Amino acid sequence: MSILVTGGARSGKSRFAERLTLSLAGRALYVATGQAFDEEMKERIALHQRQRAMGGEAWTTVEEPLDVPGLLERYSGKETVLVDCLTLWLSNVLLSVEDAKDRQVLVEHEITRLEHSVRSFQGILVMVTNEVGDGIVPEYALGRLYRDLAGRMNALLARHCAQVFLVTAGIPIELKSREYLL
Ligand SMILES: Nc1nc2c(ncn2[C@@H]2O[C@H](COP(=O)(O)OP(=O)(O)OP(=O)(O)O)[C@@H](O)[C@H]2O)c(=O)[nH]1
Repeated sequence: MSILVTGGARSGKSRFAERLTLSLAGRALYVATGQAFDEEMKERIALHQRQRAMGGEAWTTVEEPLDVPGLLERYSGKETVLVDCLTLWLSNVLLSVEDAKDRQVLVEHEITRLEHSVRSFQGILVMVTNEVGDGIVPEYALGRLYRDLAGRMNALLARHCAQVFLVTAGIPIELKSREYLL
């Protein structure tokens, strides 16, 4: 069963997704897509690591900025997985393509790979993503491409998820309930 947790920056979506995951399984694999490029991000990551450590032995952390589809295939049927977060994964993939003319096609191919790995995942999979398109229209073409790809990725994944939450001001709102599938 896959669950998608979306929301804006600092909405509390990571904390909610962590609590939700541990309410469904005692132990889980935390897949971090974030990369510590600067001091601010290093501090944020350290804070997340300290918070997870407070949960005792519940979490095993794996850092995977790019090959999230491959990782999901490897852990399918073996572990409960929380991926935090898919929009950072998407920007890592987008920025890893140097040639601008190939960018959209290659990133769309990766989103399709992700979609397949989510659909075939066996077990509990919780994914965190961001509501990127809620802000102002980005000034640059790359920003607009990112916004559009993120919106499409979220909609595609939400279709395959049994449950979808929007977290806003720390409050989770169930957008798609499990009964929806019945
Ligand atoms: N590399 C790495 N990244 C981590 C680790 N733990 C958390 N992160 C990253 O930290 C990011 C989430 O942190 P924040 O930027 O504080 O979250 P936010 O999305 O702004 O805020 P919330 O909505 O409140 O969760 C995610 O992209 C994770 O990948 C870790 O152990 N290693």
